[in-house]
Amino acid sequence: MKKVQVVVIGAGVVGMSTAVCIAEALPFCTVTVLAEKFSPDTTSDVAAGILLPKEIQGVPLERQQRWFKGTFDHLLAITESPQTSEAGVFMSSGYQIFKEVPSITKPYWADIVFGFRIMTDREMKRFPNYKFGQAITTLKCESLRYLPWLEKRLTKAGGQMKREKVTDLQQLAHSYDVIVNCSGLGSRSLVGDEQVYPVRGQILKVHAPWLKHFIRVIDGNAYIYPGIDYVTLGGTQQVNDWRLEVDKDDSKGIMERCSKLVPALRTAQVLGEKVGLRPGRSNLRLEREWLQVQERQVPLVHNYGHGSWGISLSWGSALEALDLVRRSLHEKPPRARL
Ligand SMILES: Cc1cc2nc3c(=O)[nH]c(=O)nc-3n(C[C@H](O)[C@H](O)[C@H](O)COP(=O)(O)OP(=O)(O)OC[C@H]3O[C@@H](n4cnc5c(N)ncnc54)[C@H](O)[C@@H]3O)c2cc1C
Ligand SMILES: O=C([O-])CC(=O)C(=O)O
Repeated sequence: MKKVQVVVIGAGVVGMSTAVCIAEALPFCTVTVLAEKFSPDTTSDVAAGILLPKEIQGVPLERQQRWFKGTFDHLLAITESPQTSEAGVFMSSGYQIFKEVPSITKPYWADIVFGFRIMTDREMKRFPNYKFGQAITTLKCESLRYLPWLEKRLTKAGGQMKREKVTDLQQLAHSYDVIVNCSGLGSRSLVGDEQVYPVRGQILKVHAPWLKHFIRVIDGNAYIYPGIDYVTLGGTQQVNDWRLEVDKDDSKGIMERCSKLVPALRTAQVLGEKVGLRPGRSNLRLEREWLQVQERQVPLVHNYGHGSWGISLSWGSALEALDLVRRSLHEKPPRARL
């Protein structure tokens, strides 16, 4: 029987997760990932990879909980398998601290991570400029290992990858039965979505193997995430800034802010500096539309716009995209517009 041809555009964490979900769940499909860039050159490769989302306004909390829990449970299972080191996924504990007590002290994800609690007064003494804090045990997923691991998993499920910049979805629809758009910031030009914009982020990679506990300031302008090969220091969030080159003043600012939290970082050796453009959007786009291609109607599923939390929501949103693909194969398209 002829297989259903599915194309996924994008090989960041969202595209690779979506491709693997489809290839493994729907064996009657052949999945092809088309992307201009693969790991280690995507935005996802720059991410620290901590699982710690922020509430997205306008999206029902149960839906956000599903995306986060789907991701957490999937990655947790990896940490319990022999694959954990190759996949770059591990448990990570730390603090999120606030200058003022927030109006919501228990976020929607508090019961999904492990051991969520409010920090004690004794713990807060370490941070005299902060009034409130949360102690969290969550997961960290490092894309530089995780994406190549997903690529292998996709190949094992019969999928394939090709380097190609897609500019015309109509043209693509001649060769595929289903199109899944996971092009992140690329959606701005690919589907003309002006609601997607770059949020530039710069990080430092430093040698500080003695540091084991993460610290994040709630505004995201200072964070310290211990990882497998280095500690990630961040961050910046520069809206509508397309610069991909490293800004030395940003690096200086990051080091200053982080070493206020952990003074010993001041002398840590800097191993690298990286910049990524987050796919900013007021809420992420996860929906299906039908593309009219001559007399055919081709399902087009969108899964992009994850902003600062693409790793945290990757597998859960991929599962919802899979569901949209599955339903598209069973539903009749609306009447063709001839
Ligand atoms: C400094 C920094 C730190 C971060 N830290 C975290 C963190 O700790 N936790 C967390 O959850 N998130 C974090 N993020 C956010 C996370 O990196 C993003 O949300 C995530 O990478 C988005 O994934 P994506 O797959 O949608 O996009 P990308 O990784 O940008 O992938 C997009 C893909 O689409 C391809 N593409 C685009 N247009 C086209 C086209 N026309 N044709 C073909 N291919 C195309 C690209 O080549 C690429 O393969 C961080 C981001 C930054 C910048
Ligand atoms: O804010 C953080 O802790 C890390 C992150 O997601 C980002 O920089 O986008």
